[in-house]
Amino acid sequence: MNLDAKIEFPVIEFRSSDLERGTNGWHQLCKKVREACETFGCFEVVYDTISTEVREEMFRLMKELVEVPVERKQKNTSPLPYHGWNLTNHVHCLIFCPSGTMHTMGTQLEVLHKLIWLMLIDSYGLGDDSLKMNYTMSVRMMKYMSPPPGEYETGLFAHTDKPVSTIICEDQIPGLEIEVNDGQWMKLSNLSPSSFVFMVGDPLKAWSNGRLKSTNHKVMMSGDKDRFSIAAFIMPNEGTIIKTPKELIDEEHPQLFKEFDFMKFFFFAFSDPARRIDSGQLLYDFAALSPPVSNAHMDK
Ligand SMILES: O=C(O)CCC(=O)C(=O)O
Ligand SMILES: [Fe+2]
Repeated sequence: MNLDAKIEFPVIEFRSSDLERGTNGWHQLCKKVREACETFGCFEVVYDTISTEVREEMFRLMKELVEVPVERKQKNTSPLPYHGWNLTNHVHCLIFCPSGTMHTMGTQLEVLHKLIWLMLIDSYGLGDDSLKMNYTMSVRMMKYMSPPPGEYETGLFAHTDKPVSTIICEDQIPGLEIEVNDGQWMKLSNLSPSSFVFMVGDPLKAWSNGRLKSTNHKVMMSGDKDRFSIAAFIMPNEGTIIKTPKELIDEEHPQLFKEFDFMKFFFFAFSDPARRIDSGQLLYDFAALSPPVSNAHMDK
């Protein structure tokens, strides 16, 4: 069933004049971002600081890179989950080397992630250190093939994201769908050319004591065009502990998750291929406190 008409997906415009922390505009944005992440677990962010020229160049190069024969890509496969192949050639350098397009875009996507994190901590009135960690931002490029004529085909199976947060950038062809109510899917179409989709991942949900939602999403393909997208994931470094700030735990919001080592959760989620199709249950299997603990001062 499709309820697109009834539920309005949040579109939040980040105007540069509102991005100064502490201003009225900033506080309005913080509120909208928090509401969107609590209700939908994601939102469309209109952010023209990342220029359409950089985006277009990125996708142009990416399409060139995709043409490199599979055998060559496979020679450079990384053993880590969420990591594909690393390729050293001319196109690769245009995209990835320090002066390359991907580097520019990657840096800007990281700034956007951090901006949204800051809005979330400000919206909860938390200190600057409450969502701080060492991380690597990993960028994945994806090509989804168009399905046979008239078909509606899965491009990427339903899942919640395991990194802390994700920013998705698509190249005009829609396909991303989110689960808005049990079993009801909403297609995110008509994203503006300056838009990105920010997505809360399971660790961010755990950090927020379940206030932020990590939404179930998938990619569905129809029509006759291939779809290209880029996803920038925040991956905490080895040894990072995901822990709910005590301010987010009280009688009304008992602690739902014990603190956990991100890498252990990540490998738990990817060690078994059957677990890849996960609609958010794995976080509970791995880290749920049962029953929840309402005393914030109890050491768990
Ligand atoms: O390609 C997309 O739009 C979504 C990608 C995604 O959900 C993922 O890589 O986790
Ligand atoms: Fe995802």
